[in-house]
Amino acid sequence: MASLILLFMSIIFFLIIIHILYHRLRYNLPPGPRPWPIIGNLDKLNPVHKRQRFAEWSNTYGPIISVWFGSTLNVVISNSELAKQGLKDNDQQLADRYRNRTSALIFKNGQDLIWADYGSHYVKVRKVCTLELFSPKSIEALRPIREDEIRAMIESIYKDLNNNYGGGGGGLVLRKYLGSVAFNNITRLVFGKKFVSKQGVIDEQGLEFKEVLANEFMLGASLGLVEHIWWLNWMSRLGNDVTLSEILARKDRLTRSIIEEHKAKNMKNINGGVKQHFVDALLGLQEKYELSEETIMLLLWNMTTAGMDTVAITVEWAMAELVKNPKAQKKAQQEMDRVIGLDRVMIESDISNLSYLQCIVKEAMRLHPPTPLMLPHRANSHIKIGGYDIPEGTVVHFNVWAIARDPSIWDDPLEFKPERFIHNDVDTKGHDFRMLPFGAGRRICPAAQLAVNLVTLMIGHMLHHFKWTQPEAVRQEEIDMSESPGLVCYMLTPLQAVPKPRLPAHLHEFETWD
Ligand code: HEM
Repeated sequence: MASLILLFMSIIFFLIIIHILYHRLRYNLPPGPRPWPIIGNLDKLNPVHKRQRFAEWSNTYGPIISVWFGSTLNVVISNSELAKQGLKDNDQQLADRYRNRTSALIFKNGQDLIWADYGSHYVKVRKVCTLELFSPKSIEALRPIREDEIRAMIESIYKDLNNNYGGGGGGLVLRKYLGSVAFNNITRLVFGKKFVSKQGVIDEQGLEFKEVLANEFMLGASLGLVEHIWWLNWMSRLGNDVTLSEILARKDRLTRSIIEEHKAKNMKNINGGVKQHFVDALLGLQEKYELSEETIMLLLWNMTTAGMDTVAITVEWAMAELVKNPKAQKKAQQEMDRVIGLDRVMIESDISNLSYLQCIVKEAMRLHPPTPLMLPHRANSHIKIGGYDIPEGTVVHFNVWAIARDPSIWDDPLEFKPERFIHNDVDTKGHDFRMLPFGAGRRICPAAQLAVNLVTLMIGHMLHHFKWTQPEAVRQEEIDMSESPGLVCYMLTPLQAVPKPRLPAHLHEFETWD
């Protein structure tokens, strides 16, 4: 038996060496660190921050590198010129997605939007997003939800402030408030439901919702090395398949029950009252676009997962930079006082008159893109980038974190300087390859405009209502700006800050919109 296992291992080992050599000799692949048989370069990637490791390797091997995840070739692009070649010149050829085993199971092999390969299904659901869910008209129709949730956040900060920081002592943990806005905003936007009462109490369906979300993230994060080595895949199935199918069944039940509630409500309310929540919008468009129920459910969860963390992350980083840079904070507040005054609160239409605030949002997204490697693309045919071969099936990552810190295109790239955008109107929505927080090309984030509105409104409200400083016991330079590892990049240590009200008390109270 032992000799059989040994023989089997040797054959596998031999096949992998042949596979890697075949690729190396047949193609002119980008340079990169020397891979080990079987694991490739995975030993150097787990558990460190991929984006930083990729950036270090790029410093050694150049702006386009090969990295082997087991026997899968991954190419990482870390400069703006090559990003343009990938996302503009070869946009369609790189528009497939890499799905690992777990995402393939969760998203039924790409019957959703985020993990779908480029093809007729993708084109159809993308059209639904562009023309229906995220059209300027829909974004405007959903504006009251954004304004309402942000005002609720301000009220809750104000209450906790009067209550000794909610018992927290040194300052407020901003993530708690930003997370609530992100959660309530997304559940109202996507599912047309607010699971949390004005008193902050979450209902039973909301608890189930949170648990389903947390379980899915945990499962996705718990799978490491073995996911990338096809002949070890069976190991990742041990126990996980049962857990996964239980989680998926719970998610299915929950989503169906919410959809049924909406169907019943819409039946009673044929001529009006239906708002443009995604669930109602998608049910209304089901026939027109021939959407299966499965796809509708997957789209709803796509929007939930893509929109929840990214917004809260961006605002937390921006606020940390503003606490560290009181001059920039003051300049934004002076602009707001000039444009809005001190006797009303900010509304979304003020944004176009707040150019310095817009610079702050851009600078925060430059230094801290919430998805530093975007999402993995996959080549659906053989192409060339920077003179190197990218064979069909290669997984391609764009290190937008590194591109936006490239000293050859940005002055003082590690400094938070919103002023850099005053006379240099850099587009953040996929037209300028020096900065790609939302990606570019066919797979660009379809919600970019909605996200920018929400993030700008959140930061604007926080700055207009309060002056923010670090807790007394902490010096500015001690604020921990370390990054979390993972697909999305949180502050490793949640920001704590002290708010001092700037506006009259009655402007902190609000009436809810529903
Ligand atoms: C600051 C906030 C956000 C940032 C920085 C962001 C960034 C991104 C990035 C980098 C991608 C991948 C692009 C690529 O792979 O080429 C993406 C995709 C996506 N985002 Fe966003 N996003 C944000 C907010 C949102 C929100 C609020 C939603 C929905 C409500 C959303 C929905 C999506 C979807 C559905 C995709 C997949 C698009 C596709 O594969 O075609 N995002 N986003």
